[in-house]
Amino acid sequence: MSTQTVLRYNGSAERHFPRQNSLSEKSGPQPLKNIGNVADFTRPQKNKYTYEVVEGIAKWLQERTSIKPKIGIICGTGLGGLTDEITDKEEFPYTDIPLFPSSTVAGHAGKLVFGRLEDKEVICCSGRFHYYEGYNNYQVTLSIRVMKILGVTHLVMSNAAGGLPSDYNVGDIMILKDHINFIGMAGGSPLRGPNDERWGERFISTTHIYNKEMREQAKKAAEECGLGPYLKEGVYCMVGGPNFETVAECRMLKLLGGDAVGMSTVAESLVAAHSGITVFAFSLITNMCCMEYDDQSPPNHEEHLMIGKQRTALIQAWVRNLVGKIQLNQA
Ligand SMILES: O=P(O)(O)O[C@@H]1C[C@H](O)[C@@H](CO)O1
Ligand code: HPA
Repeated sequence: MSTQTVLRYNGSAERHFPRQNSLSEKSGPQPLKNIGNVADFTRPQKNKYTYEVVEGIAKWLQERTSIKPKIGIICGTGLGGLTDEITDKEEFPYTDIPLFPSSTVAGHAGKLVFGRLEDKEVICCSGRFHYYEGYNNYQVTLSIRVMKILGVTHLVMSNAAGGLPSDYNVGDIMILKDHINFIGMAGGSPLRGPNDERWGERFISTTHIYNKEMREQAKKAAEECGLGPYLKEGVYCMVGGPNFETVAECRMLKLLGGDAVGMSTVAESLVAAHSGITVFAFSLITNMCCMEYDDQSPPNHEEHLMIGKQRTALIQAWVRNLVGKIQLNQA
């Protein structure tokens, strides 16, 4: 399009849609009415979940439960059935907990469950918060910091993910050995912003973020539960979502060394590791990523929920067995 054409078009648009209330028609900056607190727009985003606020939330929970959890569990899409294994349950819907976000995704029940698993005191998030829901990283990782104040030392997390290598199958379980944090590498780390040393150090190493001892225990537990044939270990790629990936994106993720792709977990892992919590995470492979343009089975959320249901019993038995193996003084 030539410059001349553009100018002609602008002229005609102006004729058809005359500007109303144009700021340029009056001199000086124009006030905007009814926009709320100006500071909300003009200052860097603050983490409103300060240490003291998180302490307040934890205290609210402590006043209502006798359970003193050392193990935290976070259930991914369709994996909320894990709470069925918990005994002596005390449940708190997220909507009842002061200052807690609420779950907006199908397959995420939206409650905190305290109780016992294999005779150990646990806290389980049945439903997590995702960046794509519109939550910021402070909201996504709030439950981890609440767990820390409550005394959690070990974290077990699950998620639904798409498989990248050709030797993965739908229904496989992939233990996270490592991750690629696409949001974090682009500046969206949950540890960005002023660092409160009460949580942890400014700069942390992530070389051993997924605890080796727990991974080995999980492999042993998988053999004992009959999950061995479905077990893989690999690299989880965290993307923002909520759209699934294009063919070119899937090919890129595979080329970069990814084994599975999903929209969660990594921010929680980082915040947990930052505060010294031992982290274990696994993905249920709910679909294979589309690596070819003529692929006729693109991923969809309903299918992920269904695969979750099919694997529920096996995964529940496995996680229970793993929790039983955790030595609570192990680092
Ligand atoms: O919470 P997870 O990571 O299991 O959720 C994944 C990503 C999307 O929320 C959803 C896609 O089906 O599953
Ligand atoms: O293919 C996927 N991509 C991203 N997130 C997912 N969660 C389940 N499957 C997928």
